[in-house]
Parts: sequence; structure tokens; C-alpha cells
Amino acid sequence: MNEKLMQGCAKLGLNLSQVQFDQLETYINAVLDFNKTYNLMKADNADELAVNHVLDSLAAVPHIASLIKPESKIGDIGSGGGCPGIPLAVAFPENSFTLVERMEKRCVFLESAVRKMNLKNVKVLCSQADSVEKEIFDLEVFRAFHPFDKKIVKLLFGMLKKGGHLAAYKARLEKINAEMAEVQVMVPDYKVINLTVPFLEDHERNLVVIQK
Ligand SMILES: C[S@@+](CC[C@H](N)C(=O)[O-])C[C@H]1O[C@@H](n2cnc3c(N)ncnc32)[C@H](O)[C@@H]1O
Repeated sequence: MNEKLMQGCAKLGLNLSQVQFDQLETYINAVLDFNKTYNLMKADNADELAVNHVLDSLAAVPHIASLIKPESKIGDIGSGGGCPGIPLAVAFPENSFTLVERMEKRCVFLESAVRKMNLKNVKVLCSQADSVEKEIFDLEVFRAFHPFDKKIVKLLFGMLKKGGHLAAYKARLEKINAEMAEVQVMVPDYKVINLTVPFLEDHERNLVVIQK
């Protein structure tokens, strides 16, 4: 069992079951395996992956919990290697998650990881986000997808139900405020929640929450 992952979840106050820990461990091993032949996610070993990607995704769990109900449908847009969507899907087994990713090779990885993890609440949508059905998600999460600009906000709002939320994993507040100034006409109001990622306490991480 990955010690960093267990300690990090404890620091975040997450009470995961053995099955959930096993799923996360299977995910970490699947990424490391795929990384040998294809540069999927930046991490040299299991600890780095656990901290920089899995715990980074899980750091927002208490805030995500306040935005959803058990029947809420969640989209991870530009899922890449599966973060934050896969760790969140493990943490919220009652919710259905759709991983939207346009690159075929990454989709093949996502499908295979989800199968190995026996993760029943996740679907992979190998598609351009522009082609996704309109107003299907109650919440969209994304990390390192695109900076906010008018085109991206329009795209993200298009897939979101009215009253639904966007939750963007971002870094520096200064950069966030500059991005949000660009889209002020479309997004007059937003919330920035500071996140603490275990073992990365000196890295600035924020969750930007926007309601449609
Ligand atoms: C920098 S990666 C980030 C991956 C992951 N979210 C993470 O944080 O590790 C951005 C991903 O978004 C995908 N992407 C970019 N634009 C997209 C679009 N319009 N529709 C679907 N996927 C897109 C890319 O193929 C890439 O896998």
C-alpha cells in the first residue's frame, strides 16, 4: 500500500475504504506502466504520482461534496491521464462521471485503467468537448485544460445544466484574477477556494468555482 497516499488521505480527512485505496493504487500502477512507453503524466515514481496527481485531485473533495447530490452527473473535461476525474470518481462512488478526452491514445489508457480498477461509475467519452451534448452535466471539473477565455467559458457552459457549477483546479491567485478579468462579462461572480495538497504545502493551489 502506498504510504504517501494513505497519509495524505488522512491529512485531508478522507475516510476511504480498503476497496477505494486498492482502486487508487491500481490507477497509480496503470499510469506508471503506461508512462514506460507513452508520456502520459509527469511522475517518475508512485509517490510523485500519488502526491502531484492523486492527492492534488482529492484535495478538493470537501468542496466538491458541497456542490453535488448523489444523482449529480460530473464531467472531467480534458481528462488526459484521468485527473482529477478518476480520483474523484473513487471518492464519490454514487456519482456518475464522464471523462471527456479528444486524444485516442489517452482514451485507450482511460478505458483500460477504469476496467482494471473495476470503477463502475465512470464512462470515457473520446471526443472533442465541442461535440459533447449540451446541458448534460451538473458539475464540470478540469485541471490544466485551457486558461479561461470567452471561447472556453462558452464551451464549458454549453455542456453544463442551468444552475450547475464549474470547478477549475488552478495555481496562482494572481494568474486566476487576470484570467477572470478577461471573462468578466460572462462570469461576473466566482469563488476562489484555497487548497492544501498534502506534502505540497508550499505550492499555491486553488479551486475556482463558477455557477452557470
Ligand atoms: C494538459 S492535459 C491535462 C490532463 C489532465 N486534466 C491533468 O490535469 O493531468 C489537457 C488535456 O485536455 C485535452 N483537450 C484539450 N482540448 C480539448 C478539447 N477541446 N476536447 C477534449 N479534450 C481536450 C488534451 O488532449 C489533453 O489530454
